[in-house]
Amino acid sequence: MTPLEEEQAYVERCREGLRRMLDGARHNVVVGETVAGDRYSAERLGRHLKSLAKELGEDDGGPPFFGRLDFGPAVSEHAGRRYHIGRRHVSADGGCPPLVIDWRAPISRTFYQASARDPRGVAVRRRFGWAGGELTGFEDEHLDRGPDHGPDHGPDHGMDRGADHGADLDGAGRILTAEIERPRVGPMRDIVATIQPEQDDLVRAGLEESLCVQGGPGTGKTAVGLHRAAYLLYAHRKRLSRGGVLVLGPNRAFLGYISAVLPALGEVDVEQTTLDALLARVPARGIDGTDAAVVKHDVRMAEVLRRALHRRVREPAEPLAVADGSSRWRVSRSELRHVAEEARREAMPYAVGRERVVARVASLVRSRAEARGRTIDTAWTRRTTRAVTSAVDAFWPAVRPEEVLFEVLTDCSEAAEGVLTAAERAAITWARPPRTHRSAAWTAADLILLDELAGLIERPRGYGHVIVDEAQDLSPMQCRAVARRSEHGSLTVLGDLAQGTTPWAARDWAEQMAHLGKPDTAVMALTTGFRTPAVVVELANRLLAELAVDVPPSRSFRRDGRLRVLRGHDPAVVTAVFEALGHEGSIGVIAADASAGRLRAALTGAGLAVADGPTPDPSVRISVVPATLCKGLEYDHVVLAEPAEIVAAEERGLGRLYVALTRAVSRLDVVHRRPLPSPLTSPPDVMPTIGRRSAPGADAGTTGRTGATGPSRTYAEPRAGRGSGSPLLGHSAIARSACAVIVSEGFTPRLADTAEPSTMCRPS
Ligand SMILES: Nc1ncnc2c1ncn2[C@@H]1O[C@H](COP(=O)(O)OP(=O)(O)OP(=O)(O)O)[C@@H](O)[C@H]1O
Repeated sequence: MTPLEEEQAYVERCREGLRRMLDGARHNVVVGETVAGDRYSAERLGRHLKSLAKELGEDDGGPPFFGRLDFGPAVSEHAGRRYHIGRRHVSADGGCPPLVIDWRAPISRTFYQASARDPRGVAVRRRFGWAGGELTGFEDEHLDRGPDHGPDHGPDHGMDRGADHGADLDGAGRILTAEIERPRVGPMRDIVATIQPEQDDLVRAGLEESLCVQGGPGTGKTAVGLHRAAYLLYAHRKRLSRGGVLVLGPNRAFLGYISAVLPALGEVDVEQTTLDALLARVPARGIDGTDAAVVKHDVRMAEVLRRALHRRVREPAEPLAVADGSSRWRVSRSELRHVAEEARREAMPYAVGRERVVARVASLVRSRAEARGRTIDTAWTRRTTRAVTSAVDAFWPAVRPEEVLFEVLTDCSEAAEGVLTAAERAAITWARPPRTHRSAAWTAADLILLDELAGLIERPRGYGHVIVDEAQDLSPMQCRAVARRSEHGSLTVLGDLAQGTTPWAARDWAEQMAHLGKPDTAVMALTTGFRTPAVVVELANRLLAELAVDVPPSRSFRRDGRLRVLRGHDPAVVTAVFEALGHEGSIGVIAADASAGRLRAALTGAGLAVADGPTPDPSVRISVVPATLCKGLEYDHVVLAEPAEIVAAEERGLGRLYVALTRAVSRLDVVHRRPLPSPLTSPPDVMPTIGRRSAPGADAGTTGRTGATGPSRTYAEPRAGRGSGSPLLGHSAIARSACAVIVSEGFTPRLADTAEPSTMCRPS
């Protein structure tokens, strides 16, 4: 047998093992129902066994493993051993060592971390190539031969390796490069086979540890967050069984895009939602103007609401007298005041404080009744507590968040005194107050205020771990809503200050982490991008200086890809989409929100099928994406229409453009008629050399101050039929060399020329 045939035979053994595990799990479901000691354990065991059986039953015949580790003789515990690593554990028959080790098991860490410089006892790391569930090849890295020895490409057998990319990240082989550069066709996939060492460090950080990850576009923040959720549930399942793990994303399109990743890793119990959905205790029917929204998201609102709520607690105006047959049990005003003050001092949530006052006053009444020889039974206790509760209502009333917010938005002059300016108070005050809180049209920002009030009244449900994506966009008040839910748990905070687009987006992680309730969290940086080609990253990086945030520029892993800047209007967009259809993969047409409908009509008018929403859909290749919804998403080919309109549409429009520019996996076409935003046309301070190779058959590239471009082509403007690059870009020789010459296909410089390993920084 050849080595490849041996591996293929091993695949069959694994599939047999999986079938055995499924039979066993189904059998256990039947037996489990009868063996458990009590109903509660029977239910829990039953649920566990059923979900295991379901998970195994849903195994889609995909690759049972993606890698193999062969240990050399040096490490005693694993010396001479061989382990296959896969998405899930596969047991062997008859107590033999497992056929496949789960990627999250401690030993699998070596698969991600070992390198030629630090082999960790590994002689050979093997990566497998698969096509349609068939094992088609493998690639070996001989880590015991030192850093200068690149990977051995094993038998190929039709494995799709894409173009020849030469040496890549740390000498990574073709299987890794092909996986990262594969055309995207639908929702996000897991990255277990190719997690990079710095990503693995974040995925496997301890449960107690909160993390803040600043990562440029496409550096794998979302992927890291989702794999961390799966890892934590594996490593700490028992501890997380009560609180669970919550994943918060920016919008529903994003959730649709990521929704398949955790189930593919066998984790179906993670709650994935948006913060808005989590806080939606009532529907949001109203809309705030920007001025009002900015004040409502400001952290000072927490103090305004706290005051408005606690103003409801008053001095008891009269003593309490509970009628009991012929007797009356009294509690004096000063006793009531003392009990209330004590409860206030304990600084507990409002409703808990109220309950404590009721309980203490009821206990005073009870001791008085007992002293007079009264027999106390359950009915007496119930009756007395009812009387005490209605008396306590007079000075510590029960309250709903909506009632308090209704008051604040009607007139906050007292609660906001010395906290908000007169203009700010006016901004949040209803022009025409509704009649009651029931008829109020609450806005999205009001729901955050209602949640703050609900949290002041009663503690919300807490999670064992919360993962927050696009966290730079959260306002201080939204951060507090997250903090309330992770008070006793930990957080993974993922974001990019440069991608902040909300009016309140963070400009500093230390401050944001303080609002999130974990002020001393270290900030880690990811700087190697796995999505966007280098030539596009270089264009996007030109915006960084204008975004007024201190983030390291990201570098791309990808030497392939193409950038074109085309002059034209809607017909040019349609033509670019037709051209894109000639390539494999998803196509996203990103435009200012106001133009998205018009472009959709232009595309469907040209006979093209367009998906209903922005989430990449494998069955309909083209999506039209309003710029405000493109965050977190990616498309193989992006046609970006009229950047100047995207910038002009909102206060942090440049940040929005930065996000939109970095959604492309293989090709980006920027189509514009209006002048391009100036940062795109001016030369960057420092521009890395981008390579000297040219694709066969292309025109010669041009050489600028910063290095050589790739092959160049010009594209005709559809209607006018004139070939043209962007005249604006033409003003600058450097711009011309980087993008006006437009096409940079087939660059394959060594990554080491431009990329640095990810770094770590801490908040100052
Ligand atoms: N180690 C890896 N191996 C293979 N693909 C990877 C790896 N890391 C990231 N990717 C891929 O790169 C793309 C970008 O990843 P992801 O969306 O997680 O980045 P991000 O930092 O959240 O991006 P953004 O901030 O721009 O939304 C995804 O297609 C992801 O699968």
